This record gives sequence, C-alpha cells and structure tokens, in this order.
Amino acid sequence: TGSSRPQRILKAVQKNATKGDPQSVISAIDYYCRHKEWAMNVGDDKGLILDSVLTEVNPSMALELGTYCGYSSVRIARLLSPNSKLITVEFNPAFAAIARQIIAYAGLQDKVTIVEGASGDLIPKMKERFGLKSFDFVFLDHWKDRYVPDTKLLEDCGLLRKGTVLLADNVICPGAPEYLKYVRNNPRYESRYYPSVLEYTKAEDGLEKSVFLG
Ligand SMILES: O=C(NCc1cccc(CNc2ccc3[nH]ncc3c2)c1)c1cc(-c2ccc(F)cc2)cc(O)c1O
Ligand SMILES: [Mg+2]
Repeated sequence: TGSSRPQRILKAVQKNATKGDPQSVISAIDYYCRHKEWAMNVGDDKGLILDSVLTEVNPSMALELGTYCGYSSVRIARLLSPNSKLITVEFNPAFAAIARQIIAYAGLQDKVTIVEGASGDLIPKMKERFGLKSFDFVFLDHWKDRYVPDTKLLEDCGLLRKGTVLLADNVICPGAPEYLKYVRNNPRYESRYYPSVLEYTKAEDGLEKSVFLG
C-alpha cells in the first residue's frame, strides 16, 4: 500500500530541510503543503500570529492539543526559552509517530513531550504525570467539538492560572462556534479574535486568544 500524507510530509522535510534547523523544517512543510499537497498544519499565515502571541507570553509550560505532524510543535518549541517545555497531545498514533520524527529532525526533542491519547483522558492526569502546577499557554488544534469540554476540564483540574493564554486554531474554518460563545460570554476570560486565512488558502479563518482571569 502507498504512503500516507504525513509520511510524505516527513519525506519532504528529510529531503528539503536541514537537520537541527527548525525554521528550515517549517519552511519545507509550508512549501510542500502549499505547492504539492494541502495538509491541516496551522500554516505560515496563522503561524506568524502564533509566533507573536507565543513571544509575548514566553511560557515556561506550554500545552498543545492536536499534534498532527508536529508543525506547530516545532513553531512553538523553537521559540521557548531554555528549560521551558511543550507537552503535545495526539490521539492518532500514526500522526504521533511522524510528529516525533519531525520534531527530532528539527532538534527540538528535548523541549517537546508527545503524549498519545485523548485529551479528555490525559488532562486529568497531567499534574501527577508531569509534576506541573499549571500551564502558561495552551494551543487548541484538535477536534473542534473538544475545545469547550477540554477548556472546562483544564479549569476544573486547576491547570489554568490567572493570566494563562489559550490560543485556538480554526475558530472560523472548520469553525468552533460553541467555543467562541463560551470564551466570549464568560467573565473569566478576556478574548480577542485575530483574523487570518485557512492554511495555504485564501479562505477566511482565524485564531481566538483568550486570557484566563482566574
Ligand atoms: O479538524 C482539524 N483538526 C483536528 C483533527 C482532525 C483530524 C484528526 C485529528 C487527530 N488528532 C487528534 C484528535 C483528537 C484529539 N484529542 N486530543 C488530542 C487529539 C488529537 C485532529 C482541522 C481541520 C481543518 C480543515 C479541514 C478541511 C477543510 F476543508 C478545512 C479545514 C483545518 C485545521 O487547521 C484543523 O486543525
Ligand atoms: Mg488547525
């Protein structure tokens, strides 16, 4: 049987990027997915917004829900300060296997921990497993109908602190209407929409940044 799209993305990274150079990994994936084969990476347009929010927050502990091929894991981890960490959750083992190789190719394996499983099962175990108090930054990019239940779960598990920043991908396309309602009508969040485009297309999409107020 043939290769999968994630396998072809890994091949494009191995062929066109420089080992240990995260920016070249990002550029190789963006080039492949813009000119050869679309894939659901956050991409270069929304990626610039992710970079700027991340640089502003400068998190010590970051969480990503939805690793896919590791494109946003590389974008996030390359900007983390020394000793800061990213935990990324991926439900699909085939995606996780490719992401592990792409993150390692970028030389970021010491900053990123990929956890395989469903967010709903793993979030309640995070404190004990990783000995962490709370997250400073959360990137939501998994199943869009999980954004609200997982945000509530993060609150209930005491994993958000005053000032934690949530950044959600795809709030327009495919859309996360319940999530927008939840964070925008909630006095415990201060939200702002960053308009952009769906990765590698001209379709409208954007990121919602929500600060937890405690
Ligand atoms: O749906 C999306 N992404 C989520 C997703 C999707 C499939 C599989 C997984 C498996 N990974 C997974 C699942 C459950 C999980 N629970 N905890 C961790 C975890 C991890 C995740 C998506 C779609 C489009 C899109 C598609 C088509 C189109 F026309 C326009 C736009 C664009 C995006 O940027 C997207 O992010
Ligand atoms: Mg996405």
